[in-house]
Amino acid sequence: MSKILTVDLPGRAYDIEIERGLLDQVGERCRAVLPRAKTLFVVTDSTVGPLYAQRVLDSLEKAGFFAILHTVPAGEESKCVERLQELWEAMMAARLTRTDGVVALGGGVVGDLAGFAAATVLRGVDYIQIPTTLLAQVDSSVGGKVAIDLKAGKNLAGAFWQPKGVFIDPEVLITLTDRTFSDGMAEVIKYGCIRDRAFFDKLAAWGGRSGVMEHIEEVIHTCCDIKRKVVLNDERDTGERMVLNFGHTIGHAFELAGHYETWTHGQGVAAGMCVATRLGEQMGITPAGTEQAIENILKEYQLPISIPCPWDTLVEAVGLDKKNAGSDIRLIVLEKLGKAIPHPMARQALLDSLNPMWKGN
Ligand SMILES: NC(=O)c1ccc[n+]([C@@H]2O[C@H](COP(=O)([O-])OP(=O)(O)OC[C@H]3O[C@@H](n4cnc5c(N)ncnc54)[C@H](O)[C@@H]3O)[C@@H](O)[C@H]2O)c1
Ligand SMILES: O=C(O)C(=O)C[C@@H](O)[C@H](O)[C@H](O)COP(=O)(O)O
Ligand SMILES: [Zn+2]
Repeated sequence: MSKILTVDLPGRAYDIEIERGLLDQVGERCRAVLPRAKTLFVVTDSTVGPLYAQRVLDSLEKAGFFAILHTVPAGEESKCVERLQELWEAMMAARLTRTDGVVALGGGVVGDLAGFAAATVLRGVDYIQIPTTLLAQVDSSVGGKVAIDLKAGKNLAGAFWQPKGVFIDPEVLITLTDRTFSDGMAEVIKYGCIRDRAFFDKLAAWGGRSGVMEHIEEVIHTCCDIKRKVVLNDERDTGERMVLNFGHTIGHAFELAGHYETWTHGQGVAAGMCVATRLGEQMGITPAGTEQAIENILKEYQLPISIPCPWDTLVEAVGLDKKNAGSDIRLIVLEKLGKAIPHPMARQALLDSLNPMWKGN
Protein backbone atom coordinates (compact mmCIF):
# COMPACT_ATOMS: atom_id res chain seq x y z
CA MET A 1 0.00 0.00 0.00
CA SER A 2 1.23 3.44 -0.91
CA LYS A 3 1.88 6.10 1.74
CA ILE A 4 1.85 9.70 0.52
CA LEU A 5 3.05 12.83 2.31
CA THR A 6 2.70 16.28 0.77
CA VAL A 7 5.32 18.97 1.23
CA ASP A 8 2.82 21.76 0.82
CA LEU A 9 5.10 24.70 0.05
CA PRO A 10 3.16 27.54 -1.60
CA GLY A 11 3.55 27.23 -5.40
CA ARG A 12 6.06 24.40 -5.04
CA ALA A 13 4.08 21.60 -3.39
CA TYR A 14 5.21 18.05 -4.04
CA ASP A 15 4.46 14.54 -2.88
CA ILE A 16 6.69 12.01 -1.19
CA GLU A 17 5.40 8.59 -2.18
CA ILE A 18 6.50 5.46 -0.34
CA GLU A 19 5.57 2.15 -1.97
CA ARG A 20 7.17 -1.24 -2.47
CA GLY A 21 7.87 -1.85 -6.18
CA LEU A 22 7.47 1.85 -7.05
CA LEU A 23 10.67 1.75 -9.11
CA ASP A 24 8.76 0.14 -11.99
CA GLN A 25 6.11 2.86 -11.93
CA VAL A 26 8.27 5.97 -11.79
CA GLY A 27 7.52 6.73 -15.47
CA GLU A 28 3.84 7.38 -14.87
CA ARG A 29 4.61 9.25 -11.63
CA CYS A 30 7.09 11.52 -13.47
CA ARG A 31 4.56 12.07 -16.26
CA ALA A 32 2.00 13.26 -13.70
CA VAL A 33 4.34 15.92 -12.27
CA LEU A 34 6.28 16.84 -15.43
CA PRO A 35 3.51 16.83 -18.06
CA ARG A 36 5.44 18.94 -20.62
CA ALA A 37 8.82 17.20 -20.35
CA LYS A 38 10.19 15.27 -23.33
CA THR A 39 13.72 14.46 -22.15
CA LEU A 40 14.67 13.28 -18.67
CA PHE A 41 18.34 13.36 -17.73
CA VAL A 42 18.84 10.52 -15.25
CA VAL A 43 21.85 10.77 -12.93
CA THR A 44 23.02 7.70 -11.06
CA ASP A 45 26.26 6.26 -9.67
CA SER A 46 28.47 3.35 -10.65
CA THR A 47 26.96 1.03 -8.01
CA VAL A 48 23.28 1.92 -8.34
CA GLY A 49 23.28 2.13 -12.15
CA PRO A 50 23.94 -1.57 -12.83
CA LEU A 51 21.43 -2.56 -10.13
CA TYR A 52 18.43 -0.34 -10.88
CA ALA A 53 18.86 2.07 -13.82
CA GLN A 54 17.38 -0.21 -16.49
CA ARG A 55 14.09 -0.60 -14.61
CA VAL A 56 13.84 3.18 -14.26
CA LEU A 57 14.73 3.82 -17.91
CA ASP A 58 12.17 1.23 -19.08
CA SER A 59 9.46 2.79 -16.95
CA LEU A 60 10.32 6.32 -18.16
CA GLU A 61 10.35 5.24 -21.80
CA LYS A 62 7.03 3.46 -21.37
CA ALA A 63 5.60 6.78 -20.16
CA GLY A 64 6.81 8.46 -23.35
CA PHE A 65 10.00 10.15 -22.10
CA PHE A 66 13.32 10.18 -23.92
CA ALA A 67 15.65 9.14 -21.07
CA ILE A 68 19.41 9.73 -21.01
CA LEU A 69 21.55 8.01 -18.37
CA HIS A 70 24.62 9.70 -16.85
CA THR A 71 26.72 7.76 -14.34
CA VAL A 72 29.15 9.25 -11.79
CA PRO A 73 31.60 7.25 -9.67
CA ALA A 74 30.02 6.02 -6.42
CA GLY A 75 31.11 7.87 -3.29
CA GLU A 76 31.28 11.28 -1.62
CA GLU A 77 34.16 12.40 -3.89
CA SER A 78 31.58 12.80 -6.68
CA LYS A 79 29.99 15.72 -4.83
CA CYS A 80 32.58 18.01 -6.43
CA VAL A 81 32.80 20.83 -8.92
CA GLU A 82 34.42 18.61 -11.58
CA ARG A 83 31.51 16.13 -11.65
CA LEU A 84 29.06 19.05 -11.51
CA GLN A 85 30.67 20.61 -14.57
CA GLU A 86 30.50 17.28 -16.41
CA LEU A 87 26.80 17.13 -15.63
CA TRP A 88 26.17 20.66 -16.92
CA GLU A 89 28.07 19.91 -20.16
CA ALA A 90 26.33 16.57 -20.67
CA MET A 91 22.94 18.19 -20.08
CA MET A 92 23.69 20.77 -22.73
CA ALA A 93 25.04 18.13 -25.12
CA ALA A 94 21.68 16.38 -24.64
CA ARG A 95 19.96 19.69 -25.53
CA LEU A 96 18.02 19.72 -22.30
CA THR A 97 15.45 22.55 -22.26
CA ARG A 98 13.72 24.31 -19.40
CA THR A 99 10.61 22.16 -19.77
CA ASP A 100 12.63 18.93 -19.49
CA GLY A 101 13.78 17.40 -16.22
CA VAL A 102 16.50 15.74 -14.17
CA VAL A 103 16.10 12.51 -12.21
CA ALA A 104 18.40 11.66 -9.28
CA LEU A 105 18.57 7.87 -8.91
CA GLY A 106 20.85 7.00 -5.99
CA GLY A 107 21.90 7.91 -2.47
CA GLY A 108 22.46 11.31 -0.93
CA VAL A 109 25.52 11.97 -3.06
CA VAL A 110 23.64 11.60 -6.33
CA GLY A 111 20.65 13.50 -4.93
CA ASP A 112 22.73 16.46 -3.75
CA LEU A 113 24.85 16.59 -6.92
CA ALA A 114 22.08 16.08 -9.50
CA GLY A 115 19.81 18.41 -7.52
CA PHE A 116 22.42 21.17 -7.59
CA ALA A 117 22.99 20.62 -11.32
CA ALA A 118 19.21 20.89 -11.86
CA ALA A 119 19.07 24.04 -9.72
CA THR A 120 21.74 25.77 -11.78
CA VAL A 121 21.62 24.51 -15.37
CA LEU A 122 19.64 26.92 -17.57
CA ARG A 123 19.04 28.79 -14.27
CA GLY A 124 16.96 25.91 -12.98
CA VAL A 125 15.09 22.90 -14.34
CA ASP A 126 12.70 20.55 -12.54
CA TYR A 127 14.01 17.41 -10.89
CA ILE A 128 12.77 14.23 -9.29
CA GLN A 129 14.31 12.30 -6.42
CA ILE A 130 14.38 8.48 -6.54
CA PRO A 131 16.42 7.78 -3.38
CA THR A 132 18.03 4.35 -3.07
CA THR A 133 19.82 4.44 0.32
CA LEU A 134 18.11 4.51 3.70
CA LEU A 135 19.75 7.87 4.39
CA ALA A 136 18.40 9.34 1.16
CA GLN A 137 14.92 7.85 1.72
CA VAL A 138 14.58 9.28 5.24
CA ASP A 139 16.42 12.57 4.84
CA SER A 140 18.38 13.87 1.85
CA SER A 141 15.72 13.46 -0.87
CA VAL A 142 13.29 15.72 1.02
CA GLY A 143 13.55 19.45 1.68
CA GLY A 144 15.51 20.78 -1.27
CA LYS A 145 19.00 21.24 0.19
CA VAL A 146 21.32 20.45 -2.74
CA ALA A 147 25.08 20.97 -2.72
CA ILE A 148 28.61 19.95 -3.54
CA ASP A 149 31.60 19.88 -1.18
CA LEU A 150 34.52 22.28 -1.54
CA LYS A 151 38.12 21.59 -0.46
CA ALA A 152 37.38 23.69 2.64
CA GLY A 153 34.47 21.51 3.74
CA LYS A 154 31.02 19.96 3.39
CA ASN A 155 28.15 21.30 1.30
CA LEU A 156 29.76 24.72 0.92
CA ALA A 157 28.29 25.50 -2.51
CA GLY A 158 24.65 24.73 -3.05
CA ALA A 159 21.07 25.90 -3.26
CA PHE A 160 17.58 25.38 -1.94
CA TRP A 161 15.80 23.73 -4.86
CA GLN A 162 12.76 21.61 -4.12
CA PRO A 163 12.10 18.49 -6.18
CA LYS A 164 8.82 17.96 -8.08
CA GLY A 165 8.39 14.53 -6.52
CA VAL A 166 10.13 12.02 -4.26
CA PHE A 167 9.47 8.40 -5.22
CA ILE A 168 10.62 5.91 -2.58
CA ASP A 169 10.77 2.16 -3.16
CA PRO A 170 11.87 0.52 0.14
CA GLU A 171 12.62 -2.74 -1.69
CA VAL A 172 15.85 -1.32 -3.10
CA LEU A 173 17.31 -1.17 0.41
CA ILE A 174 17.83 -4.93 0.26
CA THR A 175 21.09 -4.50 -1.71
CA LEU A 176 22.67 -1.98 0.70
CA THR A 177 25.82 -3.01 2.54
CA ASP A 178 25.47 -3.13 6.32
CA ARG A 179 27.67 -0.05 6.59
CA THR A 180 25.46 2.01 4.28
CA PHE A 181 22.35 0.78 6.08
CA SER A 182 23.91 1.92 9.38
CA ASP A 183 24.68 5.33 7.87
CA GLY A 184 20.99 5.79 7.24
CA MET A 185 20.22 4.69 10.79
CA ALA A 186 22.30 7.61 12.11
CA GLU A 187 19.84 10.07 10.53
CA VAL A 188 16.87 7.89 11.55
CA ILE A 189 18.07 7.98 15.17
CA LYS A 190 18.58 11.74 14.78
CA TYR A 191 14.85 12.11 14.02
CA GLY A 192 14.00 10.22 17.20
CA CYS A 193 16.36 12.44 19.20
CA ILE A 194 15.12 15.76 17.84
CA ARG A 195 11.37 15.20 17.63
CA ASP A 196 9.99 11.82 18.69
CA ARG A 197 10.95 10.03 21.91
CA ALA A 198 8.49 7.16 21.29
CA PHE A 199 10.10 6.55 17.88
CA PHE A 200 13.54 6.56 19.53
CA ASP A 201 12.34 3.89 21.97
CA LYS A 202 10.96 1.75 19.15
CA LEU A 203 14.28 1.93 17.30
CA ALA A 204 16.06 0.86 20.49
CA ALA A 205 13.69 -2.08 20.81
CA TRP A 206 14.00 -3.17 17.16
CA GLY A 207 17.72 -3.40 17.75
CA GLY A 208 19.18 -3.90 14.26
CA ARG A 209 18.72 -4.01 10.51
CA SER A 210 16.26 -6.89 10.33
CA GLY A 211 14.05 -5.42 13.06
CA VAL A 212 13.97 -2.06 11.28
CA MET A 213 13.24 -3.67 7.90
CA GLU A 214 10.10 -5.25 9.39
CA HIS A 215 8.83 -1.71 10.00
CA ILE A 216 10.53 0.07 7.12
CA GLU A 217 7.51 1.94 5.72
CA GLU A 218 6.75 3.30 9.20
CA VAL A 219 10.40 4.32 9.66
CA ILE A 220 10.59 6.18 6.33
CA HIS A 221 7.16 7.76 6.84
CA THR A 222 7.98 8.95 10.38
CA CYS A 223 11.28 10.58 9.36
CA CYS A 224 9.92 12.17 6.17
CA ASP A 225 6.91 13.49 8.07
CA ILE A 226 9.10 15.16 10.70
CA LYS A 227 11.35 16.65 8.02
CA ARG A 228 8.35 17.78 5.94
CA LYS A 229 6.84 19.67 8.89
CA VAL A 230 10.13 21.32 9.81
CA VAL A 231 10.81 22.37 6.20
CA LEU A 232 7.30 23.80 5.85
CA ASN A 233 7.97 26.06 8.84
CA ASP A 234 11.47 27.15 7.78
CA GLU A 235 12.42 26.19 4.24
CA ARG A 236 15.51 28.45 4.15
CA ASP A 237 17.14 27.21 7.36
CA THR A 238 16.94 30.43 9.34
CA GLY A 239 15.65 28.98 12.62
CA GLU A 240 13.63 25.83 13.24
CA ARG A 241 15.17 23.87 10.35
CA MET A 242 18.53 24.03 12.09
CA VAL A 243 17.35 21.24 14.42
CA LEU A 244 17.79 18.87 11.45
CA ASN A 245 21.48 19.67 11.83
CA PHE A 246 21.71 17.99 15.26
CA GLY A 247 25.12 16.27 15.38
CA HIS A 248 26.29 17.88 12.14
CA THR A 249 28.52 20.73 13.43
CA ILE A 250 31.02 18.26 14.86
CA GLY A 251 29.96 15.50 12.42
CA HIS A 252 31.14 17.55 9.44
CA ALA A 253 34.50 18.02 11.22
CA PHE A 254 34.83 14.23 11.56
CA GLU A 255 34.06 13.74 7.86
CA LEU A 256 36.66 16.38 6.96
CA ALA A 257 39.23 14.76 9.27
CA GLY A 258 38.82 11.49 7.34
CA HIS A 259 39.02 13.31 3.98
CA TYR A 260 35.48 12.03 3.22
CA GLU A 261 36.90 8.52 2.79
CA THR A 262 37.54 7.12 6.23
CA TRP A 263 34.25 8.24 7.77
CA THR A 264 30.87 8.48 6.09
CA HIS A 265 28.31 11.20 6.69
CA GLY A 266 26.20 8.87 8.83
CA GLN A 267 29.18 7.91 10.97
CA GLY A 268 30.16 11.57 11.41
CA VAL A 269 26.62 12.48 12.45
CA ALA A 270 26.48 9.57 14.92
CA ALA A 271 29.65 10.59 16.76
CA GLY A 272 28.70 14.27 16.37
CA MET A 273 25.38 13.67 18.18
CA CYS A 274 27.33 12.22 21.13
CA VAL A 275 29.55 15.30 21.38
CA ALA A 276 26.61 17.72 21.06
CA THR A 277 24.72 15.81 23.75
CA ARG A 278 27.72 15.78 26.10
CA LEU A 279 27.98 19.56 25.65
CA GLY A 280 24.25 19.92 26.30
CA GLU A 281 24.61 17.96 29.52
CA GLN A 282 27.61 20.06 30.58
CA MET A 283 25.67 23.27 29.91
CA GLY A 284 22.77 21.98 32.03
CA ILE A 285 20.34 21.99 29.08
CA THR A 286 20.25 18.24 28.39
CA PRO A 287 19.24 15.85 31.20
CA ALA A 288 22.09 13.72 32.56
CA GLY A 289 22.16 10.23 31.05
CA THR A 290 20.96 11.32 27.60
CA GLU A 291 24.36 10.84 25.97
CA GLN A 292 24.51 7.33 27.41
CA ALA A 293 21.10 6.48 25.91
CA ILE A 294 22.24 7.77 22.50
CA GLU A 295 25.53 5.89 22.69
CA ASN A 296 23.67 2.69 23.52
CA ILE A 297 21.38 2.91 20.50
CA LEU A 298 24.23 3.91 18.16
CA LYS A 299 26.17 0.82 19.24
CA GLU A 300 23.12 -1.34 18.53
CA TYR A 301 23.26 -0.08 14.94
CA GLN A 302 27.05 -0.46 14.55
CA LEU A 303 27.65 3.30 14.54
CA PRO A 304 30.69 5.02 16.10
CA ILE A 305 30.32 7.04 19.30
CA SER A 306 33.65 8.81 18.83
CA ILE A 307 35.94 9.59 15.91
CA PRO A 308 39.54 10.89 16.05
CA CYS A 309 39.86 14.42 14.72
CA PRO A 310 42.76 16.90 14.96
CA TRP A 311 41.91 20.03 16.94
CA ASP A 312 42.74 22.33 14.00
CA THR A 313 40.33 20.43 11.74
CA LEU A 314 37.61 20.81 14.34
CA VAL A 315 38.22 24.56 14.62
CA GLU A 316 38.19 24.86 10.82
CA ALA A 317 34.93 22.94 10.41
CA VAL A 318 33.16 24.75 13.25
CA GLY A 319 34.12 28.06 11.62
CA LEU A 320 32.57 26.95 8.30
CA ASP A 321 29.31 25.70 9.80
CA LYS A 322 26.31 27.39 8.18
CA LYS A 323 24.78 28.02 11.59
CA ASN A 324 27.43 30.72 12.22
CA ALA A 325 26.33 34.34 12.26
CA GLY A 326 29.35 36.62 12.69
CA SER A 327 31.16 35.47 15.82
CA ASP A 328 28.13 33.52 17.10
CA ILE A 329 26.96 30.03 16.29
CA ARG A 330 23.84 28.05 17.05
CA LEU A 331 24.63 24.66 18.50
CA ILE A 332 21.77 22.17 18.28
CA VAL A 333 21.24 20.57 21.69
CA LEU A 334 18.57 18.38 23.24
CA GLU A 335 16.28 19.92 25.81
CA LYS A 336 15.29 16.31 26.34
CA LEU A 337 15.34 13.14 24.26
CA GLY A 338 12.74 13.92 21.56
CA LYS A 339 13.17 17.72 21.60
CA ALA A 340 16.03 19.64 19.98
CA ILE A 341 16.58 23.37 20.12
CA PRO A 342 19.09 25.76 18.52
CA HIS A 343 21.25 27.16 21.34
CA PRO A 344 22.93 30.48 20.40
CA MET A 345 26.42 30.99 21.81
CA ALA A 346 29.71 32.68 20.96
CA ARG A 347 31.76 30.43 18.65
CA GLN A 348 34.75 30.91 20.94
CA ALA A 349 32.70 29.71 23.92
CA LEU A 350 31.79 26.56 21.98
CA LEU A 351 35.45 25.95 21.15
CA ASP A 352 36.41 26.58 24.77
CA SER A 353 33.91 23.91 25.86
CA LEU A 354 35.14 21.47 23.24
CA ASN A 355 38.84 21.97 24.00
CA PRO A 356 39.03 19.91 27.22
CA MET A 357 37.29 16.99 25.44
CA TRP A 358 39.96 17.12 22.72
CA LYS A 359 42.93 17.27 25.07
CA GLY A 360 42.77 13.54 25.66
CA ASN A 361 42.40 12.84 21.92
N1 LIG B 1 20.43 17.24 1.16
C1 LIG B 1 20.20 16.81 2.39
O1 LIG B 1 19.27 17.25 3.07
C2 LIG B 1 21.09 15.75 2.95
C3 LIG B 1 20.69 15.07 4.11
C4 LIG B 1 21.52 14.07 4.61
C5 LIG B 1 22.70 13.75 3.94
N2 LIG B 1 23.03 14.42 2.81
C6 LIG B 1 24.23 14.03 2.06
O2 LIG B 1 24.05 12.70 1.60
C7 LIG B 1 25.32 12.09 1.39
C8 LIG B 1 25.32 10.71 2.00
O3 LIG B 1 24.33 9.94 1.37
P1 LIG B 1 24.38 8.35 1.37
O4 LIG B 1 24.68 7.86 2.72
O5 LIG B 1 23.16 7.89 0.68
O6 LIG B 1 25.70 8.06 0.53
P2 LIG B 1 25.94 7.64 -1.00
O7 LIG B 1 25.04 8.35 -1.90
O8 LIG B 1 27.41 7.77 -1.22
O9 LIG B 1 25.54 6.10 -0.99
C9 LIG B 1 26.32 5.21 -0.22
C10 LIG B 1 26.76 4.00 -1.05
O10 LIG B 1 25.63 3.16 -1.29
C11 LIG B 1 25.54 2.83 -2.67
N3 LIG B 1 24.13 2.58 -2.94
C12 LIG B 1 23.13 3.48 -3.08
N4 LIG B 1 21.95 2.85 -3.19
C13 LIG B 1 22.21 1.53 -3.15
C14 LIG B 1 21.39 0.38 -3.19
N5 LIG B 1 20.06 0.46 -3.23
N6 LIG B 1 21.99 -0.83 -3.14
C15 LIG B 1 23.34 -0.93 -3.02
N7 LIG B 1 24.16 0.13 -2.96
C16 LIG B 1 23.59 1.36 -3.01
C17 LIG B 1 26.16 4.01 -3.37
O11 LIG B 1 26.60 3.66 -4.65
C18 LIG B 1 27.30 4.37 -2.42
O12 LIG B 1 28.41 3.56 -2.71
C19 LIG B 1 26.34 13.01 2.03
O13 LIG B 1 27.01 13.73 1.03
C20 LIG B 1 25.50 13.95 2.87
O14 LIG B 1 26.09 15.21 3.03
C21 LIG B 1 22.26 15.40 2.31
O1 LIG C 1 17.81 19.24 5.60
C1 LIG C 1 18.47 19.80 6.48
O2 LIG C 1 18.25 20.98 6.81
C2 LIG C 1 19.55 19.09 7.18
O3 LIG C 1 20.31 19.71 7.92
C3 LIG C 1 19.68 17.62 6.96
C4 LIG C 1 21.07 17.09 7.20
O4 LIG C 1 20.91 15.72 7.55
C5 LIG C 1 21.96 17.13 5.96
O5 LIG C 1 23.16 16.45 6.22
C6 LIG C 1 22.23 18.48 5.35
O6 LIG C 1 22.81 18.33 4.08
C7 LIG C 1 23.20 19.32 6.15
O7 LIG C 1 23.19 20.58 5.61
P1 LIG C 1 24.23 21.73 5.96
O8 LIG C 1 23.40 22.96 5.85
O9 LIG C 1 24.78 21.47 7.34
O10 LIG C 1 25.28 21.65 4.91
ZN1 LIG D 1 22.85 14.75 7.55
